[in-house]
Amino acid sequence: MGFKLFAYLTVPILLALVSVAGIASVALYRLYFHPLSQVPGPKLAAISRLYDFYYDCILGGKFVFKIEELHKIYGPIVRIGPNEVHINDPDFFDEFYNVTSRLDKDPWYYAFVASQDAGFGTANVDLHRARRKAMSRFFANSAISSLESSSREKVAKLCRRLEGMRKEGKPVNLSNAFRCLAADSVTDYCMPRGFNLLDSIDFADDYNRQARTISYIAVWHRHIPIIIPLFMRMPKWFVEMTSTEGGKMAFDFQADLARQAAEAAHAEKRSDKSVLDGIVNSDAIPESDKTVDRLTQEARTLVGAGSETTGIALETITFHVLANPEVRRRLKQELAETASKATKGLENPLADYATIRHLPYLTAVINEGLRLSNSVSGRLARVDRRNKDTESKSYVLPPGTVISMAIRANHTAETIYPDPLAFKPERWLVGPDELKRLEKYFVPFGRGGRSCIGKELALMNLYLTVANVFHAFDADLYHTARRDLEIEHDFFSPFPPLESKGLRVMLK
Ligand code: HEM
Repeated sequence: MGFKLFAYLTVPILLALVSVAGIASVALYRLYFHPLSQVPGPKLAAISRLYDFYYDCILGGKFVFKIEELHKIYGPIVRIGPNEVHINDPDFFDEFYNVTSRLDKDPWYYAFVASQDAGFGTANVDLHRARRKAMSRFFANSAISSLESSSREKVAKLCRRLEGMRKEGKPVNLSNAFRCLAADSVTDYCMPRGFNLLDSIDFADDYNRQARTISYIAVWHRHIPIIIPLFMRMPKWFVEMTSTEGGKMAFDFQADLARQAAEAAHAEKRSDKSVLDGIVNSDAIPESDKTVDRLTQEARTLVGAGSETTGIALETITFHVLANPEVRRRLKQELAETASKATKGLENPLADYATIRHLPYLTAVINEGLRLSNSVSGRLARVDRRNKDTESKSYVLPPGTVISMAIRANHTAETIYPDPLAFKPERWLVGPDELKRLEKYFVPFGRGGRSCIGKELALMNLYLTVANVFHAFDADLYHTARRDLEIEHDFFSPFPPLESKGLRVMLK
């Protein structure tokens, strides 16, 4: 009996001892024998991803701030994970994310989008190149120019709705309105049928708020990669029973993306109007890359990448212009002077992108807004898998090391942009040499082979919206402080404090 009990007890004890010994040896290896063991940083981060998990999942998108703190303690290079370093060095950004660099995206970090076969989520550099090529003609300058009238119509529609609300004397939530505009623009172009959110009564308030929950879930998915598939497979009746209106809308839109992807993949008569159709028609990728599942992933990431980002940039620009009377005055003056000049016989020169994209003050305002909004707040995690060390200046790192940097670090560097948190369009109104220096570090759309494919579309929407809204309306901030728009949580996109209601204004 005594012997049996002893034998019975030793199995779990032995297992526990073996596990503890295993974990201890991995920890010791990572701390003292790993090729990154000489890189400074917290010991816990070197041992385990649980460090990242604690800050991003438990505390809710706080790792970016912890990383900033770590740089203050350890210097420009910090080991933030067993196989990952984070670098804060604006000169290195330009060098590292260079177009000629052959970098993979880190598949672990980008798992949050649960779309590893979409252009955005594809890790491998060569596979990505082909997938990006399959849609790049839709985002080239020439293609975006042909989209101008459609963008103009959306901005005009937004202005008509704002005019109605101005007459009613009701506060307007511009955070929601701008996100609707951005989502309509992206979905109209990328898919056979758009979402048409600008027509929703309250500018899809509840739906827009879902972005926060979905993005937070996505961060958890990075650590526990079954979470998003489980959510996607929730039966509709369960969603109906448990979700808010916005949750149901988000669920329906996801189903609609899949339906439209299937239509594009199986269409008998091929159209070439939407990006999805264009991918199906492309010779850059094999037929095996034109499945419904891959097209759905492409649609999901395009909508995700294009809506929140543009919305954040527009709300940031608008807030700062309204909060700075002198900036508002100068911007309105430039717009009024432009509107009064008949350009190419156009009724409204402010609706002509070729005219407004060169306006100096408007451009300075948009640059400054993009610098401060940092619509992509997450780290840009890359791996150089070539069989040679990533070597540059003081950074000599073994192949396979994940190297990350943050756009925000460039944009808030005191040495480049003095008084970095202040909104000062004037800093962009400088001579060509100084402008070139500022632009070197200005990377709102990233840089290199993985930079934003939608940059030209985004810029056109920013110019047309800011010019037309500020020309047509004046406004006062309505119970909105800077804190209501500033990053408090990083879920790859920045999110303000939970209690924020976004940018609200009274139109005049
Ligand atoms: C102000 C608006 C926008 C900003 C600031 C922005 C910023 C960025 C940044 C920084 C990246 C690189 C992300 C990374 O390395 O992980 C990126 C990638 C991307 N963006 Fe944008 N974006 C904007 C609008 C758009 C729009 C309108 C679209 C689509 C219609 C779009 C589609 C994409 C896609 C597909 C990628 C992945 C590109 C690739 O890996 O080949 N973005 N964006």
